[in-house]
Amino acid sequence: MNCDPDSLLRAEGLTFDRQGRAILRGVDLTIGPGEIVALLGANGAGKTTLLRLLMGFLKPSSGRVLVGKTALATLSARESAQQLAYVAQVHTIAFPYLVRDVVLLGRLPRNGLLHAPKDADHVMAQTVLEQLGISHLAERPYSEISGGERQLTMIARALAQATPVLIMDEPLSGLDYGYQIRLIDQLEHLASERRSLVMSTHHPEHALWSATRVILLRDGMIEADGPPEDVLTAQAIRRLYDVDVLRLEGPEGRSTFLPKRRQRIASVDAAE
Ligand SMILES: Nc1ncnc2c1ncn2[C@@H]1O[C@H](COP(=O)(O)OP(=O)(O)OP(=O)(O)O)[C@@H](O)[C@H]1O
Repeated sequence: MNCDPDSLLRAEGLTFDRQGRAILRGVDLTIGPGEIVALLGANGAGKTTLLRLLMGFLKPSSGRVLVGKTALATLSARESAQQLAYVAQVHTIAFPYLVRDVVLLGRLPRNGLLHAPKDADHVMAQTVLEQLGISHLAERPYSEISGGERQLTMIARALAQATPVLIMDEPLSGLDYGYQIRLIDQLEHLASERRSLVMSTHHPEHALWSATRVILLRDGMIEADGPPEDVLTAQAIRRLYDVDVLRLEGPEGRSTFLPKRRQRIASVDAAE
């Protein structure tokens, strides 16, 4: 088997079946250091399933995941949590921990359950809270903050884990515009430190703004995998989401999408 020595995370022939239905089919991918990989696909395409397989939360029906050269399935929960951090799409914590304590939970895989956080852990928690612009929430109960603030808290917890690979399921959803852009800045900073980021998103613009690579998932299979400017064409968006868009090229080599105008509704036109 050829193994890319520079790969942090690798999926080989991942298949996942549920109730006799193929949800993922033969997914191969390799994530290298410093990559920001955006995963796009329609509702139900299999994005969350793929991310959960990459985390080892689900067991593939066939195929495997490698972390470096080690099969993920052979790592203990603590070992894998030292390599991979995850931000889920939905957040439920039963107890009213303070936000700072939730973030400190990210240090557990390094310290173990029986050890109180050290000074360095408190410094790390404070640093990530500041990086994400939520240090003002530190002493608030997690159960009493907003949905977007919870999302940022869970991202802070994952950052505090300081893993080489960060996997996030729609991390930008629910964040206001400012937090979205600041988070993208942070992700670019992490990638510049050769950490790898994989995130699903429903916004092709997020991928165009931040990703170094885009993977399109369709019916459980990878349809395209490559640089955003090559993969995210108007045709690809049409195929994926059944909508017509224009891709506008902006300054600094950046582009964005604009929906094409649809036929106006006849009754509206008639009323004018
Ligand atoms: N526990 C489950 N049992 C059976 N089928 C499931 C289960 N979880 C997900 N599925 C199915 O697997 C398919 C992929 O779901 P998944 O959540 O991975 O999609 P997704 O691309 O993340 O969707 P979304 O964008 O809506 O979050 C869907 O058809 C879904 O109905």
